[in-house]
Amino acid sequence: MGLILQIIIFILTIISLLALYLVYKFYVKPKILMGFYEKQGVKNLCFYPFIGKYSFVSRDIMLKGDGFYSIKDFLAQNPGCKYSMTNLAEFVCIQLYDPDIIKEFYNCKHIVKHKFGVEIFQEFMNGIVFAEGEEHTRKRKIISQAFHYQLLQSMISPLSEIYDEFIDKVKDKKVDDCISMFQDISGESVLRLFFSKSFKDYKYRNKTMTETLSDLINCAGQMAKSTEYAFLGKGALRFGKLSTLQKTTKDIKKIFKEVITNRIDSTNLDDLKHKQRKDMIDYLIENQGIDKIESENKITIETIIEEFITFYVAGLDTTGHTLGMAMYYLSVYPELSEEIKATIKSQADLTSENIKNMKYLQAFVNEVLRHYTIADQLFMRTATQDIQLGNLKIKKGTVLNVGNLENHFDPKYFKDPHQFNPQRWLDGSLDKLPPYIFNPFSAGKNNCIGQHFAQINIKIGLIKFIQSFDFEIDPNYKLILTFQFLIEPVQPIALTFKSKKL
Ligand code: HEM
Repeated sequence: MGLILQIIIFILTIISLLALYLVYKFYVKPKILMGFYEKQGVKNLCFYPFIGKYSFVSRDIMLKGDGFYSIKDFLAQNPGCKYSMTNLAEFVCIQLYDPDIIKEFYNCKHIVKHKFGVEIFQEFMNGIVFAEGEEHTRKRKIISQAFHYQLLQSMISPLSEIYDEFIDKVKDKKVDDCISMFQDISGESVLRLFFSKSFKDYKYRNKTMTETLSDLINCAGQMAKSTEYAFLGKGALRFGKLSTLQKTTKDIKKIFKEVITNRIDSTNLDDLKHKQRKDMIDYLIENQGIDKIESENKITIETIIEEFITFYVAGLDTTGHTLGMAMYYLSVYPELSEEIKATIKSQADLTSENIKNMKYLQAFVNEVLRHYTIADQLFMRTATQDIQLGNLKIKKGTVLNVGNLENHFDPKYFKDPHQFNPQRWLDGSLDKLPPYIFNPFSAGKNNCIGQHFAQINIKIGLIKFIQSFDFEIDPNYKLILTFQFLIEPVQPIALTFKSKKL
């Protein structure tokens, strides 16, 4: 009896200690830190466990029909606010709004990407997006040298071809989830950016390469969002989906390695110089950046594969959602299609110069990126030591991010911010917009390396679809946005693509 009692007391002690530890970790510690920031004038948004400022989303969907109502309205209610804070699990997270402080944030070398959630994605991609310091600078330099203006120029025809293929498929049809269709297009375009048509007829376990890669992304996304992961970390996933993800990743990396090796072996550098329509692998070979040993100017085949998968993941959802939402806006405001068509007419061929000169098209894309704000936040960042941004003293371990959505709806900068109005980018009202307020592709050393490709891709997509179709949306469809990894519609956007009458 005495022994059983001792065991029970022991177990109860362990449970109490664990409970005390959890209360300390998730409540007391962040509360103390928030007190430190409150004294410095940081506005306390809320203290809800785990999801920080997105705690408001479900409530706002129910009460306001817009999951981001509070976030969008924040600076109208708190004019001039420079920073606010919430808690994210055990961390305190500060959102920055002031352009000067955002600039310091981007330039501070003691702020790095946070590990949480990212480690699952690192299982199948470990490219520049997760590299820091010198390693990041070195790899980014080699990739940038290959990913230049000529490559973008030579992508115009392949991108047009991809859109033509999809336009044929959806002619006079209803597409139930048009974001998903544009994700397929974006995936295909990144595949061709690197490998031209090498994978056109290729199947892995009866699926195309783009389908296989998209499955991997979904699988990693589900794991990163799972409760097991939130409470127990990566170890809890080891014997389930994680091992399937690791196996598939190993298989497809082997396939990519074979394709790149064959390409290197069969390439004659003199012929390559005169090759029309070079892809990323061609430019990397031509720049002599590929070697068995990585050095200042050379990367290995393994690194290229990591970068390709990183580009694929970074380009798929972002471009797919932006294009899908652009089509949504066009279906709701059909008169905007007419404005864009007028700009297109004035430029005969699809060259990058002509596309750049389509001013209204650029204004429309900017307004989609502002009003929709696909990437409200960056990957979470953390301070690796005590730092100071502006007058704000920041403790090591604090999570930091930029409040893009708040800034995109700040009436100080954008008049009638809730109105979707491309004209605001042309009427001079934004001429004095401070830097760091509208940076849909981020800024600083980690800014989006694919931004010019993304812009040209989105614009070709818009031109091709607007020239071919009128878009019809169910008149009862109500757009409600929520937060997944990006800002996304709760209900898929279904559109009918009606051929234009000649
Ligand atoms: C509308 C489309 C896109 C948007 C809005 C977008 C936005 C962004 C943002 C905000 C970042 C910074 C993330 C952070 O630092 O936490 C980023 C980084 C990045 N993006 Fe994009 N992106 C888009 C399309 C693309 C495409 C098409 C590609 C590739 C073809 C791409 C490749 C990358 C890569 C590799 C990084 C990491 C750069 C680095 O850390 O050095 N993105 N993007």
